[in-house]
Amino acid sequence: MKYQFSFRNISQKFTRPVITNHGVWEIRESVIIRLIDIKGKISWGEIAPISWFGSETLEEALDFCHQLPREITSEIIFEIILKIPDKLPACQFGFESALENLQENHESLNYHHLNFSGLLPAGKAALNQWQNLWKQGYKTFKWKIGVNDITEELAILNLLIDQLPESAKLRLDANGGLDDNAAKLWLEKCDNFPNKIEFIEQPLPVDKFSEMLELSNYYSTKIALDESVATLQQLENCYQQGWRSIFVIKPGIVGSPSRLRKFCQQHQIDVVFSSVFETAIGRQAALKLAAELSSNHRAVGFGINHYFTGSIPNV
Ligand SMILES: O=C(O)CCC(=O)c1ccccc1C(=O)O
Ligand SMILES: [Mg+2]
Repeated sequence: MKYQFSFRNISQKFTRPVITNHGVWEIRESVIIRLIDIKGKISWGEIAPISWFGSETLEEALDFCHQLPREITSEIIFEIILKIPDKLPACQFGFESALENLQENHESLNYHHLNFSGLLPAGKAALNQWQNLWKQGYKTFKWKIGVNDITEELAILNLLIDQLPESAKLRLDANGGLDDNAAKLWLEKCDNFPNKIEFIEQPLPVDKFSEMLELSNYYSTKIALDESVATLQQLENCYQQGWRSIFVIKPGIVGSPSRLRKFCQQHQIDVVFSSVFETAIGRQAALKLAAELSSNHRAVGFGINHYFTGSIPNV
């Protein structure tokens, strides 16, 4: 008896383009995979790479899917899936979570205890968007910085801090787009609002690890690594090199879920789980890991402002 494997490339338009330091992102493409086991049980998985973030490209993911047989014997399916190379981390996540879904008897996973962080648009649009999210129950917001001129952004931050309710928390995400001076200006500014700013995410580029370590020791505002820990290998490296502040983990591109579990169980890290703008398929698998492995109070970064237009296409 054999497992059936199929896959499809899908593409969805963001309701509002996502603007980061890397540019404007309008369409999310991913690969939906389907496994059918010997009893006819169907399971889905999603491969949602972000190559500018350090994962494989969509083409590499599709190439990997193309070279797999459409029928896989039960003897070798685990071998294939557990041996996907580390250079294909989004594939590792998609296939391993699809296989896990097949092995589970019921999907009664409860992640309703998680707090969610809402994603604000970059620039001054944030000023008239947070209210919507607040009404929906979000208490933590994330705002992209390093997109416009720093003077302008610092002025918007002042307004945002004035406007936000007392109990609201704000995260700033620079996507590695600051230089040393700008990072210091932002951190100095944030140190004035210790009860408002939860952390600054990835202030400097990935190759500036020791500089970020230094900044995290000097300023009281916390720094969260994101691009620097995009994959498990990078996560393990940064931990070995002494990072003990916050780690952002994006299950969708970090790699093998079982290896991620092992890492999080071995090391008590301060972690924030975050989306890669996946569809409901990848989101469910990622939130399952977040619910299992979040050892702290931090809101998960699965905001809603990136909802896609239309419904998920048939696969
Ligand atoms: O969904 C969310 O709320 C946050 C997700 C997010 O910001 C993100 C999503 C895709 C790629 C990069 C990033 C990022 O954190 O930089
Ligand atoms: Mg980030």
